[in-house]
Amino acid sequence: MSTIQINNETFNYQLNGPENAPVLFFSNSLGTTYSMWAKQVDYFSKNYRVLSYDTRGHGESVKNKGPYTLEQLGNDVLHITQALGIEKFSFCGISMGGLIGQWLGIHAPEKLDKLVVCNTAAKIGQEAGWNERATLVRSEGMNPVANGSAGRWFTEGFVQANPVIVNELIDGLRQTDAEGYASCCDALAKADLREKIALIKTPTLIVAGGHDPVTTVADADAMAEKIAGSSRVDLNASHLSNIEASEAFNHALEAFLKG
Ligand SMILES: O=C(O)CC1=CCC(=O)O1
Repeated sequence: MSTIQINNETFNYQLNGPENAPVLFFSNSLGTTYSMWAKQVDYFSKNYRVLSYDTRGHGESVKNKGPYTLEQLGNDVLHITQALGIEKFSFCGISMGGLIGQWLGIHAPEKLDKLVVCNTAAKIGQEAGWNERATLVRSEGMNPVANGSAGRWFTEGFVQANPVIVNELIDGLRQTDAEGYASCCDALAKADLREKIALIKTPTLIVAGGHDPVTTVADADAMAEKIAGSSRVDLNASHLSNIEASEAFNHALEAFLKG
């Protein structure tokens, strides 16, 4: 891992793959880190310069007191790429990362080759729910949220069959900085791109999990309706589809990036 300082704030990132290959940027979901992309980094770093990072408030990146905004999280991506001398890149984000991707598609299309938004929505959940969750973790820490997360992230079958993978992610969530996590909940509470995503003209792939209870197939349908020419794939997975259905995820992403 490496770190980069941007306006006196630290961001943790990892670059893998051939230096001159096209850049593929991965953005994590709420309560995870860059490491959630391990299967994608392995697969894509043969042919792409793969960049993954810890979103503000997560992992080893800056955890300043919030609230954060979606605009701030989107600008973090632009600042990181600028600081690393990357002019253009393809962006793949999941859940909160997918909202960041939609923001980039609206506000910085000139930076994007292709856009992949996974297990996400133009508005995720409800403002009151995010405010409640932010208040909960600020007062009680991460345990109450961590206790219910396996069932939001994975199907029951995957949880039973893959205890090591699931426990590692849930342990990581327990160790997430509560203020950083809550500040991202603040950003999610206010983020609503429903009126703007029709502005996205970048070639876009929308990935949904057929069993995702958080960002549903109907959310993906609503994005697909608004983003002209977007491609669409539904995977046999719940919310963290890049982990639960990693092979199908990688094949779908590869076909889209090559096409
Ligand atoms: O609630 C969760 O943990 C799932 C989730 C919602 C937004 C995000 O990034 O993850």
